[in-house]
Amino acid sequence: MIRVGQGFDVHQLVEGRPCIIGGVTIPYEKGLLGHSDADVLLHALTDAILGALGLGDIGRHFPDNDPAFKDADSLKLLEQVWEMAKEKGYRLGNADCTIIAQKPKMAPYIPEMTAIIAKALHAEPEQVNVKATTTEQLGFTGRGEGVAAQSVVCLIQGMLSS
Ligand SMILES: Nc1ccn([C@@H]2O[C@H](COP(=O)(O)O)[C@@H](O)[C@H]2O)c(=O)n1
Ligand SMILES: C[C@@]1(CO)OP(=O)(O)OP(=O)(O)OC[C@H]1O
Repeated sequence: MIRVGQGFDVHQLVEGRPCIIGGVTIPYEKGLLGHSDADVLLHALTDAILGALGLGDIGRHFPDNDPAFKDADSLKLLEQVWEMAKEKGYRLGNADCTIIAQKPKMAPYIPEMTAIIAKALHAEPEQVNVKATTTEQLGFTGRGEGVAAQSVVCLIQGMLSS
């Protein structure tokens, strides 16, 4: 069986917070605001996996009013969700992710993000694609007020016949 899921998330960019995206701490004058570490890319990916599994969304599993998730490491949350996928017998087909941000420049950090995500999903880096786009200075991302991310995953259960 093949299942697909998609996820989307947004976090505000503010001063005095670290800028953690895809598990990488990016040097930047602002960071992402959230109850957790606000890793917008990992949240979108986690939601995509939960969507593929038919298990709702990240807030259902890790509520944003639960002190247990204050400053939570989103990579750990992703790993927990991946355990759910594994328990149901799924492996990753592929994941495709887009970061939507005017700044900072993501390109230098994308190989590390890809490696971190592939490791968390027990997959090869070739199965994970991370890309970035600006919105040409339009909208809240274009004004640098926030960062958005979206993700699509394909999960495979059992053997595929050729
Ligand atoms: N925050 C970002 C945004 C974009 N990139 C890279 O720049 C390329 C051009 O972006 P456009 O929005 O003008 O199409 C894009 O393809 C990314 O490779 C980036 O690194 N960080
Ligand atoms: C993981 C959580 C936990 O508080 O992180 P937040 O930083 O609140 O981020 P958001 O994407 O708004 O919702 C997901 C939450 O469940």
